[in-house]
Amino acid sequence: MAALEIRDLHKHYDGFRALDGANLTVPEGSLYGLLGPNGAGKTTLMKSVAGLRRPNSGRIHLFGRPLERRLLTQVGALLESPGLWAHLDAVAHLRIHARLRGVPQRRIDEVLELVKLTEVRSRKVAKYSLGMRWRLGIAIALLGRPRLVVLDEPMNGLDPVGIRDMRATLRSLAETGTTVMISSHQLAEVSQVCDQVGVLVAGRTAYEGPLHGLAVDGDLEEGFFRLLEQAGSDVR
Ligand SMILES: Nc1ncnc2c1ncn2[C@@H]1O[C@H](COP(=O)(O)OP(=O)(O)OP(=O)(O)O)[C@@H](O)[C@H]1O
Repeated sequence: MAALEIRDLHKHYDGFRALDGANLTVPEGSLYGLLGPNGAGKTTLMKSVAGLRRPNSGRIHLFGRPLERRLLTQVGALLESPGLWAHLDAVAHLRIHARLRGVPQRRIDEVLELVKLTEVRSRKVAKYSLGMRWRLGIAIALLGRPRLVVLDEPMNGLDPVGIRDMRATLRSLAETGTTVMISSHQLAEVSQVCDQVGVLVAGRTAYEGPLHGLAVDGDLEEGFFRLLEQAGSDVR
């Protein structure tokens, strides 16, 4: 069964077609990369999956069922920089969110371990790197044991160590059976962690399938750029 199935999704902003018939199938248990240039509609698509945007038309199915409010507890999302308090540590953040959402406090240790923040759990967020802040945001999103996690540009602005740690976090999430979808405009960011990719250009799906299927003559980057050029000129 697919974790997420999107069919012919349209979202217009004042007549501008941010999503213009997007189609995606995210296999359950996959680490899925949503690629596309700036403005391709990646954030709009992820917000639609998280229930934060209402598409004009099309279908979103989550684990085989039409997406509705009741199912949103199965989606954990981090779509912009996490809202954190600088003077609080990670545990305090997680306690607050766990209480608000009726999640048992013992889950806090599990999510800290998943995002590799156990050692710094009592350090104030003011002293966290950007990558650690993002990982705390992911830990908060994981509290309710979502089956699908959607992360918008989780590597954005991270230094090489931050990128390495984020990759490790994404892999350990996938190892627990959670389906993970990340977006990026950089092929390099997804090519090291994602097994499946979808490429959006101007709100439409230009490619979907295994990462290696993007390659032209064995060259992934060349294939990706050719696809963007081809899909971009089709749109114009
Ligand atoms: N609330 C909004 N009102 C009007 N236009 C919007 C709104 N949100 C997004 N758009 C437009 O829709 C298009 C798609 O935006 P979106 O943020 O979904 O793309 P993206 O692929 O995530 O881009 P980026 O990589 O730059 O974040 C863009 O042209 C953007 O300007």
